[in-house]
Order: sequence, then C-alpha cells, then structure tokens
Amino acid sequence: MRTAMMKSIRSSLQKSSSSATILRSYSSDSAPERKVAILGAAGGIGQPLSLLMKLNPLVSSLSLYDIAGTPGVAADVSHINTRSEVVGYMGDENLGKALEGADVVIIPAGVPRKPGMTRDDLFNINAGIVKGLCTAIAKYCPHALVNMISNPVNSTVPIASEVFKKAGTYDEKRLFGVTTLDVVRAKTFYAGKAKVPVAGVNVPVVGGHAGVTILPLFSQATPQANNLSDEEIVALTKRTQDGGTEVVEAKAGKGSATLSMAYAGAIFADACLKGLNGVPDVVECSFVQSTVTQLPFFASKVRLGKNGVEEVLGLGSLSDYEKQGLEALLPELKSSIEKGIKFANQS
Ligand SMILES: NC(=O)C1=CN([C@@H]2O[C@H](COP(=O)(O)OP(=O)(O)OC[C@H]3O[C@@H](n4cnc5c(N)ncnc54)[C@H](O)[C@@H]3O)[C@@H](O)[C@H]2O)C=CC1
Ligand SMILES: O=C([O-])CC(=O)C(=O)O
Repeated sequence: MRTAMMKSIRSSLQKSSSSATILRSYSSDSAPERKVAILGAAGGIGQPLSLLMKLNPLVSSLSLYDIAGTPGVAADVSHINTRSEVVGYMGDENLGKALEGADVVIIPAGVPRKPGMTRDDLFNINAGIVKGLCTAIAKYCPHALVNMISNPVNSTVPIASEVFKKAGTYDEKRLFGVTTLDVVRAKTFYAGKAKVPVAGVNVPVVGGHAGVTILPLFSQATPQANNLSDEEIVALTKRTQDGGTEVVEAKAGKGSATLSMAYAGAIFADACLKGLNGVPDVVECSFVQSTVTQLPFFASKVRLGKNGVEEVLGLGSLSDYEKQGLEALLPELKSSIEKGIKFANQS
C-alpha cells in the first residue's frame, strides 16, 4: 500500500515539475522543517556533501542544484531511508525552484585548483559563477543563510555581500565563508603531533582561507600540549596553511579536497541549522563581516543563532608568533577582499 501511495505521489509530483527530478521519502520526525539547497551538488564536493546532508536529521527538504548531473545524484541519494525529501534541479531555468524556501544555501559550485595554481587563479571563472548564484539567492530566498565554499573564499564572500547589497537584501548575519576545513585540518595535525586523542581537540583558525591568510591559533588549542617545540608549532602552522595544496598535489590534476571538504561543509551547515533551531552555544570559525580587525571581513569564532551570526567573537590572546602571522596576513587578505568588491561593482 505504501509502495502504491509513493508511486502515485511520485508520478503526480513529476508531472507537476517538468524538468525537475523529484523523489521523496517521509518521516514523522518532529524537528522544525528546514530546507537546505546545495548549488554545485553534482561536483566533487557536492556529491558527498549531498550524502552527508541527507544523513542529517535536521534537514526536511534537500534541494540539489547543478548545471548538469543532478537528476542522477538526487535519485541515488533519495533512496537513503532518512528524513529529508530530495529534489534534483538541473539548469538555470530551475534555479529559482531549487532555492525557493531554502533556510540554508551551501555553494560548492565552481572550478577547483590544479597543481601550481593558487586559489586566486580560480577568481576569473568562479567570481562570475558566484555572482550569478547570489543574484538568484537574493531573488528567491533572500533570508537564507549562505555557506560559501567556492574559492577564492577571501573574494567570493565579498562578491556575495555586494550582490546582496545591490539587491537590497544584504544581512551580514546570514553570509558565511566556510573555513571549517582549516579547523578540521588543524585539529587533525595537532592531535597527531601532540599525541592526544583527536576527538577532544579544538583549535581556532582565524584570518581567511588561502595560504598565509589561514592562521591557526595553536596557543589556544585544547587540550593544551606542553610537549610541542616552537619549531613544531611553526611546522604545524605551515602544514595547516598548505593543507589544500597538499591534497591538490596528491590528486595530481584531478582536483582539490572534496571528501574532507564535504565533511567540513556538513559540520558547518549542521551548526547553522542548530543555531536556526535555537540550540544554545553553537560556535564555529567562519569568514564573516567583522570588526575584529580593520578589514571588513575576517574569519574568527562566531556564535550562531536563530538569525545566523549572533556574535562575532574576538581573537583572544595570541602568542608572539601568531601576532606576527596576523600582521603578515592582513595585506593579502585586504587585497583579496577589495578584488571581490571591485568585481561585483564593475561587472
Ligand atoms: N572553502 C573550502 O575550504 C574549499 C573550497 N573548495 C572549492 O570548492 C569549489 C568546488 O570544488 P569541487 O567540488 O572539487 O569542484 P568540481 O568541479 O568537482 O564541482 C563543481 C561543480 O560546480 C558545478 N557548477 C559550475 N558552474 C555552476 C553554476 N553556475 N551553478 C551550479 N553549479 C555549477 C559544476 O557543474 C560541478 O558539478 C572549488 O572552487 C574549490 O576550490 C574546495 C575545497 C575546500
Ligand atoms: O586548496 C584548494 O584549492 C581547495 C581548498 O580550499 C582547500 O582544500 O582548503
């Protein structure tokens, strides 16, 4: 009987949705209804991220959008017996439907690096992609929390802010550059060196998301390890800053981090959902509009709440080495932010 009912619902939904692929699963979970849209869902990050968000019980509706390939990804993921309804949307003409009603929009759309490239080398292609997607977000789900993964994050977040300002929808509390992978790496590398169980480790990472702009604060790591020398802290810092390049080189032309990024993206989106649902004391690092430094955007710990950013937390006390790192990163971060703002306003 359930099969017959599912068939009839599926057939009527498919008829009413033209090119959208619609597949549903049902549950009686009582968490609030939350729609999450993933833009770039058929990509290297998008696919495992779609899987992980399908496993998240806080999601009731999962909207998978890409320029190609989403019907297959949506059909595949939708067979998993968890709460959310999965809908795949393909092509520009379906972007509005993919976004309508979204509470959280995650953006891993765009090209990844190849060996020898910097994240900034992706600007020329990804800036336009992000601009187009954010224009649609402003139109179809202006109140959604936006989780920007597409690189260069140090520029794509400022681009998004300018697009939203022009559309009259900008709310600085709702725009996030996803830097969680830097935190994930810092935790892993620190636990390995300090020989402490990784599950209990925390390391704030501040600044931005490219090279020296990534500044892990190992002086604030918990549990505090007294067995690490200054040289080891320098090496850990460098490895965290170069973590993305380590993966790009190991993949040898086949892209950049996808699986660890999907994990990190899922952690950050889950934190956003928990904040929206009123869970107290949800804190993650993110690249947001900020007054922590003189720059308009900066990554630091952020308390998440019902409206997105509830509080941007300060840097706390830094070691001399971290203070130097902070001074050193500001010029590059400033120019990446300005590049994004300029692009959004001239094109
Ligand atoms: N913030 C972070 O920590 C990280 C960011 N990244 C960035 O994430 C981005 C995606 O990386 P991958 O998934 O490995 O790349 P990928 O090439 O495997 O996937 C990108 C997907 O975006 C889609 N796409 C392109 N234009 C689009 C548009 N206008 N609308 C919707 N979808 C569109 C493509 O069809 C493709 O499926 C890259 O810019 C990469 O640098 C990657 C790792 C970590
Ligand atoms: O390195 C890249 O190009 C992708 C990325 O942002 C990361 O892995 O941190």
